[in-house]
Amino acid sequence: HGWGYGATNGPDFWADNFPIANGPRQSPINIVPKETQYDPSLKALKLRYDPFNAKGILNNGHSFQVDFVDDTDSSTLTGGPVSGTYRLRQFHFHWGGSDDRGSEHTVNGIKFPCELHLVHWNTKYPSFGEAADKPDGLAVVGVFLKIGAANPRLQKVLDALDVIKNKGKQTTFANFDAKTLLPGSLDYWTYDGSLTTPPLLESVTWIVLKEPISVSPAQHTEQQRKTRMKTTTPRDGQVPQPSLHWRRRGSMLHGGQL
Ligand SMILES: NS(=O)(=O)c1nccs1
Ligand SMILES: [Zn+2]
Repeated sequence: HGWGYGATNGPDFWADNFPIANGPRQSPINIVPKETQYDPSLKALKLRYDPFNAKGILNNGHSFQVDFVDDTDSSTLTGGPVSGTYRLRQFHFHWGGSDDRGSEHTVNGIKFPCELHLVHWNTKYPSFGEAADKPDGLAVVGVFLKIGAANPRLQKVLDALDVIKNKGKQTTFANFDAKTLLPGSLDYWTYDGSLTTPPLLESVTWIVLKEPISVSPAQHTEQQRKTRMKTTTPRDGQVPQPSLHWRRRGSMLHGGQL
């Protein structure tokens, strides 16, 4: 039986088949804003997404993901902590079983009910598959979801879940603008980490946005009812991660508090 989130195949067992789980740059981590360093050399994050690239939505058994056509540079991530151009490949969510947990990264030990990951690959490599195991191969934008007002842009994704209830199911998901899932501010923390699910490759430049987006309790319940998603929070005994940097768009604050 493959990896999962159960009592016998969960994150504590992943190292058996994926020894990199005990590697030096494993994700997720706990973000402690007071310990992050401001890095004035960091640029503003630039995300340009073309709704036309949205292809389908798939239940892969661990999450549901929206896949994008990535054969051109029409949906890209540039700027921020990366050099070069990264193409949007897919986005997916990590939900918890209740409102008090679900996100993978935590802030001051706080878990959010959900975390959105937008996965991009470095076009210096010929494909996602080639980029996935390179130290600068991937860039994932993490967005926390907090319980609050209903999020109409999220609703389109939740409505699609009806037809992909079981693992392996997929359906077309066209003309979706991923930009509508982003918060107003693109201020971010960044660090070098890994995929948070097997194969846990240490190829991800993490870009975690500071501002969460909202999801209503009803929307969270609706998602729960339609899918049973599990998540990973920072694994105990994880090696301390490098310090984080953050950038305030526009005004160059030096040493300013958050
Ligand atoms: N959760 S994640 O974005 O780090 C990821 N894991 C596997 C493919 S993408
Ligand atoms: Zn993820």
